[in-house]
Amino acid sequence: MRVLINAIQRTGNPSVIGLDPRPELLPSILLEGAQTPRDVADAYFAFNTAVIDALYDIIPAVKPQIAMYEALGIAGIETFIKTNEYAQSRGLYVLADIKRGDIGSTAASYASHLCGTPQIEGMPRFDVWHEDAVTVNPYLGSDGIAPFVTAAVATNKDIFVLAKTSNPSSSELQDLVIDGSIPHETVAEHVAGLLEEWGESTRDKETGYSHVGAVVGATHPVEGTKLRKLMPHTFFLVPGYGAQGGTGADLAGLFDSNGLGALVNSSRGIIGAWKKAAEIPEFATREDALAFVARSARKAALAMKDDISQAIAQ
Ligand SMILES: O=c1ccn([C@@H]2O[C@H](COP(=O)(O)O)[C@@H](O)[C@H]2O)c(=O)[nH]1
Repeated sequence: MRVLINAIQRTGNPSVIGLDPRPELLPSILLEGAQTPRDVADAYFAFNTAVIDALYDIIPAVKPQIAMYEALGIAGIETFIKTNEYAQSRGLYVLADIKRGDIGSTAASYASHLCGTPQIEGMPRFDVWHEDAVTVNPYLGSDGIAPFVTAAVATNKDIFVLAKTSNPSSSELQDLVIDGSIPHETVAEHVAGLLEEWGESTRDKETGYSHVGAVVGATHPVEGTKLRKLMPHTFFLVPGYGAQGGTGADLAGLFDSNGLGALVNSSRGIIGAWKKAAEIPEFATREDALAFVARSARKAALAMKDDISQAIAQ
């Protein structure tokens, strides 16, 4: 996590902005005349670059959610990759929300998100995705995770594994108490133990954090605080702040005693901030619309930064 931690310390801001474009989050002028998935994907790219340009100096990272891009097929995937590349060129850490998980042999192919195209004699590996970290699903157990850990270590990148997700029905599985566990342990708490184990050999001597992070939702602050104690070497990605109802007050227990250890995500709250403006002007041009999106996103991102600082200072 050293690369991420350096970026957080450089900006003094442990937040990540989700690049989750969807038609309803774009000013309609940007989609005027769109006839094909490629037209929509091009509009997404213009939207994303406007947001990145507005924020790159005050945030450490972006989190593009691949679902929004996959919805457009090949053109969407191209925009996803171009967005990642553009964000990296602006100095941002790109945490791609891809939530992969499969049997070991297939997970090895998914791990190409981090380590590049397959190893073929005489051919270099190509970094086709331009990602610094990915999200991973632990449901298949350690053989589904191991290829990602190997790829992360080899490339000095990171993974964030789902532990306690922000959605309301996460309780259906993640809060189940494991029969016979002493003291009583939920599935999420058991995953916490596995994450410490999976990351152990990858810990950074200086920061103490491993290459294996955890996804812990801001919407479950009590459980999140418990998980923080169970995972002292595991950095948290914290979604659920803002649009899902998580607040600054919910974040306090998710950071470590140095005010580090968590990266708080907001997607709709930042890229859709322009829709919440007291007055939305009629946009004469696409450039006007993008400038308004950018100004609103910056204002919202700065407010989020202040809110998190107050939570850490508590
Ligand atoms: O537990 C989880 C894991 C991932 N997410 C993702 O984060 C963003 C949240 O978007 P908002 O607009 O800020 O609600 C989105 O990409 C989710 O897929 C999550 O919310 N919770």
